[in-house]
Amino acid sequence: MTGSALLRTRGVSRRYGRGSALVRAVDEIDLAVPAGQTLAIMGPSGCGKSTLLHLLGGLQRPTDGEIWLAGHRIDEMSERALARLRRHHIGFVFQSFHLMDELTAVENVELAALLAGQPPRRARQRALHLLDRVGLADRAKHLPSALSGGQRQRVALARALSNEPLVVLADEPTGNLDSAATLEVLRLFEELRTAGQTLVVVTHDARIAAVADRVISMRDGSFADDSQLTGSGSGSGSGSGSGTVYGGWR
Ligand SMILES: Nc1ncnc2c1ncn2[C@@H]1O[C@H](COP(=O)(O)OP(=O)(O)OP(=O)(O)O)[C@@H](O)[C@H]1O
Repeated sequence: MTGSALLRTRGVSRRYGRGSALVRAVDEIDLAVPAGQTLAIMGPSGCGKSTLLHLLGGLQRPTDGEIWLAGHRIDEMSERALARLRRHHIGFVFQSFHLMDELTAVENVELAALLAGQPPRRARQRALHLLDRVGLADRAKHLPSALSGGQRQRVALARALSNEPLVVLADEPTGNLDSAATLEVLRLFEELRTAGQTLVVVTHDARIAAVADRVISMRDGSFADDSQLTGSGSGSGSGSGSGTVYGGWR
């Protein structure tokens, strides 16, 4: 029914409004993301990239179609089950970081690990380990307000990994960053790709697309080009993935 893909959609649509005001933000999309694949979704403003990412992460519900993650149909789940799925199995990274201002870097990461059910001692150890992995061991006790944009996004990435997610979903992760900070995040994405982390990233940045296994271009709610099918795009095109093992990220 769901095939072997980790993440799959079948005829998924999200429409807003009706009549002459109808917007087909996402229009009958079929997508299969194998475990371990790094997928970049690109396209002009308003073509439906963020909406698709939100559907994949159970942050929004489709108006039609099916969404499957690891063999579970998520579009039919209760709100409670969806919240649990997000806490335990999905890592989110947003353009505006969404860190808690009153918590330190390590507390932000630790909180997500605690919410995913890790015991306090392990959650703290994991948070410190992940901050070290993103090069911020010496900033663990800093509040977000004392960090640069690039450092905040690296904390957000550590937080996204705190629950050992099946998939990381990133929405314009470098949209608010300068060039140097973008390169730092890019390096981390490359490490994640090498470690076999499944990653779907919405981006306008061709440098991120260039390190992805697969690049999909969207237009008006549909896929206009898929490098996995056409061999086009800037990704390396392996697309086969290497499982959900994190290697050095564990
Ligand atoms: N809550 C909403 N109500 C009505 N229309 C919406 C809503 N959210 C999004 N849309 C419309 O859906 C379409 C897709 O929006 P979406 O944010 O997914 O695009 P995007 O490709 O991510 O754009 P950008 O690159 O500018 O972030 C747009 O036409 C947008 O105006």
